[in-house]
Amino acid sequence: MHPREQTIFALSSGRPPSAIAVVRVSGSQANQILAALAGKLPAPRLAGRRLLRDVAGRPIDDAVVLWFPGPASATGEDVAEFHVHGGRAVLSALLAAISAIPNTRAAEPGEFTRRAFENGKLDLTEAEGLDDLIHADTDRQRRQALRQLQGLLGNRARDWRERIIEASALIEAGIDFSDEGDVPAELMAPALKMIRALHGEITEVLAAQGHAERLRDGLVVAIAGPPNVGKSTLINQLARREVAIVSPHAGTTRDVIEVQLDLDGYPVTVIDTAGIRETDDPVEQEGVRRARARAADADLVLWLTGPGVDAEGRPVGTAPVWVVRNKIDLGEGAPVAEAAVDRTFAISARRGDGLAELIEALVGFAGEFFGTGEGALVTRARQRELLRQAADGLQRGLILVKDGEELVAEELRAAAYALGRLLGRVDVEDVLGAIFQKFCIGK
Ligand SMILES: Nc1nc2c(c(=O)[nH]1)N(C=O)[C@@H](CNc1ccc(C(=O)N[C@@H](CCC(=O)O)C(=O)O)cc1)CN2
Ligand SMILES: Nc1nc2c(ncn2[C@@H]2O[C@H](COP(=O)(O)OP(=O)(O)OP(=O)(O)O)[C@@H](O)[C@H]2O)c(=O)[nH]1
Ligand SMILES: [Mg+2]
Repeated sequence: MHPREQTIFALSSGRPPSAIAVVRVSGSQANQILAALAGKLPAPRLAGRRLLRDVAGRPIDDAVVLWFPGPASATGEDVAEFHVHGGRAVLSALLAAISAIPNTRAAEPGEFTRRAFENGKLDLTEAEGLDDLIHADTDRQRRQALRQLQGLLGNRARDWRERIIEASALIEAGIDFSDEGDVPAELMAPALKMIRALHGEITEVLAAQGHAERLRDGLVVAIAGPPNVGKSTLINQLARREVAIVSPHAGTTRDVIEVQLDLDGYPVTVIDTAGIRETDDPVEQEGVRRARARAADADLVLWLTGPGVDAEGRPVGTAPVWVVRNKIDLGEGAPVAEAAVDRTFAISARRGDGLAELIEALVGFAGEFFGTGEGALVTRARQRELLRQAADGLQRGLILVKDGEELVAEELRAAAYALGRLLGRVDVEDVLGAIFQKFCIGK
């Protein structure tokens, strides 16, 4: 039997041991597997409690099972689910019993989703939303992913694609019916009106996205500055745990230390770096090199200073730099040179003074960086590039009107093709394979 026709199974819940584990089975053998292990099938989509037994009749576990006959299932195929106790031995006995049935095999990463996609349950943007939802760590990531899973981008793209095809049909009809190849104005005018409207709608969606794509990875904030000013103390405060070593010796931190924070639903990676100074120690030199490199790549730099330390030496790059004067509990530090500094703060990382204001400002920065989010439909470079191709095709179509309707029709075909790829309708096997492989096993 071809691998595509085999029945697939996987542990769809987290790593064992867990209280309950869910094993999903999808394919033509699902019915037989469920009957072999659980006996009588429960009514479709209703939970049933069964003692599961292996082929030799030995008990495996006291379980809850579900039966979703296709095509009204998550994958569109027959689906069976085993909700068992999530111990390693239970799972290995269950998976062994399932794989003993012919024409079954362990699912590859993303293969359930792939089958749902092949069976028209999801388009490619919805599948991408599903993958993002599984990986969402913060509330805003979750909301963005859910919008995509629900088809907000996919539905728009389907509508655009249909309207492009309608506009092409008008033009092609005109080309076919006219002797000279001159499309009559009563066909051409409405077609051009549609193209202009479509171009406007697609460019509007592209413009509204801001950094929404970055919501998947998060914003990177680098804490940098001279040695001993309290950078590691600050990251520990932000993380609310001792992620970095703090000591009164200058040159304590050498490696880059990262923590993932959830700031009001925004994903933010904060990095602590080695104090930047001239040094003869080769290990510290490497730390300083890494500190400079990471600060240069960050979306925002918090440049820490302390009493008697001025804000000189801070990076001048593309990212905004906030000067954070630390250790205010020891008295006023050197006045900050205001020029070329985006914002300044005064804190005591040790005592906590000023941290609430700093965090509030970070949330505000994240909000501006990602945009309000609720309007953004595009979450990946793949989607953005294909929408851009569609918009460019429409625009070229409008420009080429004077050079002949054939050329316009050609550009419309390219635009519709780009949207088809966005939805996953026209892609070749390896493109789809590359996308689904990155998904989780059991999804
Ligand atoms: N136990 C369990 N929980 C789960 C899932 C699952 O597969 N199993 N899901 C897995 O993704 C998610 C829920 N998504 C689902 C999506 C579609 C269908 C489904 O049966 N769809 C049919 C019937 C639709 C209906 O009646 O509403 C269909 O689309 O035809 C089920 C779950 C999250 N929770
Ligand atoms: N009084 C006071 N001391 C602080 C404050 N923040 C940090 N310190 C102290 O300053 C010293 C250096 O702190 P660290 O957090 O290790 O400084 P760092 O900038 O990470 O230093 P390097 O890793 O060496 O670059 C430690 O003794 C901290 O306890 C503060 O707000 N007030
Ligand atoms: Mg440090």
